[in-house]
Parts: sequence; structure tokens; C-alpha cells
Amino acid sequence: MAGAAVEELVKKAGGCAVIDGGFATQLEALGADINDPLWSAACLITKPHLIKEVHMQYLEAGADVIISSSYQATIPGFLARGLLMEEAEGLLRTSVQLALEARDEFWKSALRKSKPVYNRALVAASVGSYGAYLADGSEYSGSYGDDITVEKLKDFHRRRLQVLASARPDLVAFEAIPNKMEAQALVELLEEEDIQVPSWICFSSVDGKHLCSGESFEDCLQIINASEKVAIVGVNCTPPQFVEGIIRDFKKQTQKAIAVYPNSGEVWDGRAKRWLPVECFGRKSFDVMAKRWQEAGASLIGGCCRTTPSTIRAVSKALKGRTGHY
Ligand SMILES: C[S+](C)CC[C@H](N)C(=O)O
Ligand SMILES: N[C@@H](CCS)C(=O)O
Ligand SMILES: [Zn+2]
Repeated sequence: MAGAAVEELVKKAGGCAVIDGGFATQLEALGADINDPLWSAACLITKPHLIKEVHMQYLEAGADVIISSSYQATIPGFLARGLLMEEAEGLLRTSVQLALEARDEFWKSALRKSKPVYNRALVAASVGSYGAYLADGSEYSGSYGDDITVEKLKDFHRRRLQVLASARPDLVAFEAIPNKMEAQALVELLEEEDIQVPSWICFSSVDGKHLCSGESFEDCLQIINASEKVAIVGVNCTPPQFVEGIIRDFKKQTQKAIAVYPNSGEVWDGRAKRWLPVECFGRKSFDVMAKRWQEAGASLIGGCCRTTPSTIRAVSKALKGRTGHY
């Protein structure tokens, strides 16, 4: 696996590392208003202290990997808000710095405790899809219109990726990628820019069989398997009931480590900008499912939207079987 730090962390965590849970979800729970074109990234401007607080809460819950607040932080998004280019780039760096600071402070205090139940966490710099920037629901449809090309997607992602990588995260996390063209663009971009930080690419799915666009996972995995820059593949912000099947499917088609961090099963209404409850979730608890995802072969497991620190605390206990205080 590319990314020795990831390999080491997974080993130390007993074969399966815990990723944090819904970041925007927990920001909202702490009182942030994220009903904004920048979504959770608006807090980089208005409430950076809450961002650090969310990271701390997930670390306390047992997360081995925390994901930065940059999911919907984009240069065009910040410019549209009236910021200057250097301010926009500064906020991208801040998103990684806040996570690194939280990790370092938490680790220092964990080392002082007599019973060490934590691992030193890794920081993944989040990169949301082009659809997340569009904020029109297309991160769950994969429909970017007829004019979109691989080159346009590379141009959209290029500068943000350079800036985030230069802030020295341990990983870059491409999240909720809904179509094959964007996967292709990201793999090409990682090569063109010779990004040295190991990456993960996680897809979103609404049916458990395909990407949100309806395209096959198989085609995307072929593209990703050919890249040495991508250490980990998987799915996020996908209903949890599909995840076990997806892992088994991926296992047949890739040697790369597999990450899964599904949402709660609720569905995002991109027009109304709210989560819709879903009855068919089956009520199996997230930690029980997480154990099955581990058995199916996932190496990194966490939660996405509408999961919280208590979800991650339960997942961490289920996967690591620890009886520590968290
Ligand atoms: C993961 S979705 C809930 C993020 C929000 C969306 N991109 C929007 O801004 O509407
Ligand atoms: N890392 C982001 C992903 C949204 S799909 C979050 O948890 O808010
Ligand atoms: Zn999500």
C-alpha cells in the first residue's frame, strides 16, 4: 500500500482504523449555521474555534483519522464571497492547520494519561467533488451537464489540491465523488502535480451497485488501480445498508486498502437543502454493521453525514474492543 503512515496506523489500530464521523453534522450540533453556499466551510470564516472543537470531539471518541473542514472550501466559492485570492488560499491552509493543531494537542494530552487507549491520529485534507461546489444536489446525481470535461474538472481542482497538499496533511481525502469523469480527472491531476501526500478516493452511491451517476465501480477501480498516488479507495456518504456488498465487490477488484464511512441512511434533498428521514434503514445499529464491514475487508471505517461522535465512539469500541474511558 502506498502511504506507509496509513499502513502503520491500520496495523497499530488492530487491522482497522477508525475515521471520524459527520463533520458538518457536528458543527451544526454545536450551533453553527451552515445553510450557506460554502456549507460547513463557511465556518472557516465565521467560527474557526468550532471547527477545532469538532475535531477534538471526534478524537476523544476514538477517531484514528480526522478529516479537515475543506469539503466545500473552494477558491471560486471564497472569491464569490468577496475574499481575495490570498485570503482564499489562506483559509484552505487554515482548514488543515486546525486539524493538525487539534491532533497534536489531543495527542499530547493522551500521552499524559496512564492507560493509552488512543493512537496518534492522521489528518486527511478533505476535497469535495465539483458537485459539492455547485451545491445543486449533483454530488448525489453525478450530473454535471453536457459541457463538463476532464480538463475542466482538473482546472477546478488543481489549485485547491496544491494548496491543501502544501499544508502538510498526512492524507488527501477526495470525498463523495459521484462519477467516473471526476475520478479520471483526480487521478490525472495527482500525477500531473506529482502530489506526494498519499490520497484516498471515495465514491458516493445511492443504490449500492453503481456510483451516483449510474456508472460502474469496476471502471473507476481500474482507473484508480493504475495510480500509485492513491493509497485507499472506498465509499462515503452512502446509505449504510449497501456498504457490506460494496466492500465485497471492491475486494474482488482492487488490492488497495478500502475505506468506508457511510451516512446515517437519511437522504439529502439538494433543492430543499435538508435531510429526509428514511424508514428502510432496518434499525441495525451502526457499530454492529461496522463489525461486519471490518470482517468483509474494510481497513478504515467511520461515518459521514448525520453520524456523530457517539456513533464513532461506538464504532471504535466495537472494532477495537477497548474498555478505556472513551
Ligand atoms: C454532503 S451534502 C449534504 C453537502 C451540501 C451540498 N453540497 C450543498 O451545499 O447543498
Ligand atoms: N467530510 C464531510 C463530508 C460531507 S459528505 C463532512 O463530514 O461534513
Ligand atoms: Zn456526507
